[in-house]
Amino acid sequence: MATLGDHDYDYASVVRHEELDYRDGGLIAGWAAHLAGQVTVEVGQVLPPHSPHCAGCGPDNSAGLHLRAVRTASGVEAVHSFDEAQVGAPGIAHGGAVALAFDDLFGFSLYTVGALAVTRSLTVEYHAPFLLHHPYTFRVQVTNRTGRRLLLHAEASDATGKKTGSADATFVVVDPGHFAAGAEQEQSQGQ
Ligand SMILES: CCCCCCCC(=O)SCCNC(=O)CCNC(=O)[C@H](O)C(C)(C)COP(=O)(O)OP(=O)(O)OC[C@H]1O[C@@H](n2cnc3c(N)ncnc32)[C@H](O)[C@@H]1OP(=O)(O)O
Repeated sequence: MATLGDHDYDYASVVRHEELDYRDGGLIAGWAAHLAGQVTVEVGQVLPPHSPHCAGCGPDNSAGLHLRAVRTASGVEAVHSFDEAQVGAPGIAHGGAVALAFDDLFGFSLYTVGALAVTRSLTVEYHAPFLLHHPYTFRVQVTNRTGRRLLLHAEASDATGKKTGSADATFVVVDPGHFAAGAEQEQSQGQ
């Protein structure tokens, strides 16, 4: 058991990819079912990665961030330390890597919506440098839904609670067919 922000959580409770039902239609069908609430995700539970090789959260991507997002009552949270693989200026995380973290965690907050959606726009404010090897807490929530359009907001803070970044995004709800071309390409390449 560990503490993340205001929440205790247990990594053993993570929903594993193999527990999702991908038999009928593969990964995206599994994701859609999961986001639609057919698999219960409790507050405090670590959420499954978007895909095994996702650049933000995939455990099998050696160049990825390996984010671990936890479901909270209002959205999701993650604590993350950037390392040399994401360096920009010496000792400081690259802004693009910080944007990746925000975007990926926005994707996790879809659990509170129960629908598949993708990023249409993303704005990041860098309030202070994200130092390598320092833990930052990211908190993300969906603030509004109008039709297919979702507005999302996130904040990141350092261990003292000082705000180091914030982000706003518009996501647009899509059906599973949105991912078909990418999935077909991956299959044809034998991945
Ligand atoms: C499974 C989840 C994984 C999450 C991983 C982390 C997040 C990601 O990395 S996602 C990958 C990056 N994003 C993408 O690849 C998306 C690429 N873009 C697209 O495919 C399309 O532009 C897409 C699907 C977003 C929208 O296209 P389309 O379906 O034609 O929508 P469109 O009709 O233009 O607009 C839909 C709605 O959004 C609104 N909208 C579109 N753009 C904006 C915008 N910039 N701001 C506000 N609203 C907007 C429209 O007004 C419309 O609203 P309404 O339904 O109320 O009329």
